[in-house]
Amino acid sequence: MIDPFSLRIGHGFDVHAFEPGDHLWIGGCRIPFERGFRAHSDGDVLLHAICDALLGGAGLGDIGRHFPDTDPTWSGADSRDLLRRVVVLLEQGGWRLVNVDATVIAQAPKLAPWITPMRESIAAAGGWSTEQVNVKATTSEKLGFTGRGEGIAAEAVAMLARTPRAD
Ligand SMILES: Nc1ccn([C@@H]2O[C@H](COP(=O)(O)O)[C@@H](O)[C@H]2O)c(=O)n1
Ligand SMILES: C[C@@]1(CO)OP(=O)(O)OP(=O)(O)OC[C@H]1O
Repeated sequence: MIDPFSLRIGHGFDVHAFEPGDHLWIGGCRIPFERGFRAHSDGDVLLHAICDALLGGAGLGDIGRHFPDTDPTWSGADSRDLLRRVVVLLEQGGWRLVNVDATVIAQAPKLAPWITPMRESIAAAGGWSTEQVNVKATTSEKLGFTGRGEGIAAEAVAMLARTPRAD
């Protein structure tokens, strides 16, 4: 029987606007593109949504609380490193990932060729198997800020499990 107190879900959402540049970091992959992300870190919108889903599930707040965008430590940060740090926080609370499912909302670039590399990169950074990580992409049918090509959004949900304490 599933103990409801040993399972939690978390949700994450993030947006980054474009600025001049020649690549995007999404899901731990460097994707050549005609724009870059405006951000304090590398702007990896998908990893940020996943970090927030993990932190949310564990009741640990959000990414900005742990890695403030006012702190120069995180300037240009590799978001795979932020994810590793989030996983350590989860482990300290006894939480481990069951699975994460995420959606990137982008009119462009075409992300289908990057889905498998993103799953592999996210899984490697989190210390998970690729099967625990699902990534999807959708356009917003040219509607809204993503549809106008002003930026990219990502959403993620994560399920966490806590092993019962021995004592
Ligand atoms: N940036 C994107 C957006 C979508 N895809 C793939 O295209 C499929 C259809 O997208 P719709 O927005 O028309 O539903 C979607 O299911 C993705 O497989 C993509 O590769 N990159
Ligand atoms: C990742 C952090 C790191 O300072 O900054 P940004 O790259 O600006 O990303 P955002 O999702 O806007 O805020 C979260 C911050 O923790």
